[in-house]
Amino acid sequence: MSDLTLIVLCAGNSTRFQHKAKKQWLRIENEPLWLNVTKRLSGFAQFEKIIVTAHKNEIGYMQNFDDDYTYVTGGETRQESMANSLKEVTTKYVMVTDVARACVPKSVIDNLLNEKGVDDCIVPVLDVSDTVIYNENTINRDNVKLIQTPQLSKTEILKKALNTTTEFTDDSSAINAINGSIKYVKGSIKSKKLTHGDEIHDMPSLKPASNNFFTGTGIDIHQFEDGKKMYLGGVEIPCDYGFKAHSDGDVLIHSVIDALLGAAGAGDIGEFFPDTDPKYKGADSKLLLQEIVEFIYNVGYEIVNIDLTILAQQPKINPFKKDIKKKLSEILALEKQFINIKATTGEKMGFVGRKEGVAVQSIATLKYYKWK
Ligand SMILES: Nc1ccn([C@@H]2O[C@H](COP(=O)(O)OP(=O)(O)OP(=O)(O)O)[C@@H](O)[C@H]2O)c(=O)n1
Ligand SMILES: C[C@](O)(CO)[C@H](O)COP(=O)(O)O
Repeated sequence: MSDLTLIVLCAGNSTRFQHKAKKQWLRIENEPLWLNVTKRLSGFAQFEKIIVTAHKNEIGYMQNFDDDYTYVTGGETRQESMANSLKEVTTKYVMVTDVARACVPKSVIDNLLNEKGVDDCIVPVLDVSDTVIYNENTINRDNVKLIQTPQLSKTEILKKALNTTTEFTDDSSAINAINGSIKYVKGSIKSKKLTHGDEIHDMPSLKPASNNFFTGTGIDIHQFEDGKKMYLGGVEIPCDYGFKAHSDGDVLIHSVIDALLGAAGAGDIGEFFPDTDPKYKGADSKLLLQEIVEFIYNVGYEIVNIDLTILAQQPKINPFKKDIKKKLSEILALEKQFINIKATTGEKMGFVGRKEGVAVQSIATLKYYKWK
């Protein structure tokens, strides 16, 4: 039984990182960075509970990776994410780290744990060896400290300190503001925070993403409905019937979405856009695909190719293939040469052959985003 909980904050947007993938989702061989960081830290101390704070769009996906952690939905800011996570903490002490500090060494954790008990917050810091200018004046650099994470706090004090509308950039500043006691210990240059894209190269111990490929299939079927507009692959097909559906019924896009989600191991379209949700009534499927493509890139993948087969006795598909490919190429951010569209009839057999509806089968291949 331990009196310590670990919180790994992973709910950020990586706005300043400016890579195709969010930093928490870069693959270290086959492991997302957030999992790699969490596993490493969990081996450095005895934790009663490990909380992983996830972005609201990613929590469901994160939960697929490891059952041992408690996943909490983060907020709009680091502090909101902290507040949400602290609600799950029942131990006397809590250690909080940014996933962005990807290579924290064990020595830093030991330095924190060696001081546990007296002060309200224990903080790893670095001294500054460069000259420091503040408002154009050179100041005494001995008075300047660079604050890092993980930080070790008394849970109740941290909860109290963060019960405010004032935004703090770290836990120690919040505790300092309520006159809590702070103990500074030796941090490490290895604990550098990954903020801007090029800083990833300052972390040579992180292994590159594996060269694996991932495939997923998708199938969708929709029945015809008279008097509706028909959309296939985001293109309006001139027809006096469309598809019966909760959304705009773009059976092709739905099939591609499932193939992409399948390749990423991220479930299916219904988990992202439930057909019971009024929000998606009549939804433009192009926007749904856009959202999925953004998700696929955010969580560390690149699209290699897609191939799809439209099973339709009617309407004739060939005249629209070119437009559909162009539209898909735009939405997927994928060159046309990597998109293939095939069409076949049902030879007048089955529901396709009887002209009751259309089916589309897709296959998508993904690879990890190469950040190194
Ligand atoms: N709403 C937020 C914002 C940030 N964080 C986490 O707080 C840490 C420090 O944030 P930062 O390094 O700035 O990451 P991002 O917020 O993702 O980056 P940016 O500010 O560039 O968008 C990160 O581990 C980040 O995941 C969080 O959990 N919830
Ligand atoms: C918490 C922190 O890492 C301590 O140095 C830092 O303040 C986080 O800043 P960010 O702007 O949220 O990345």
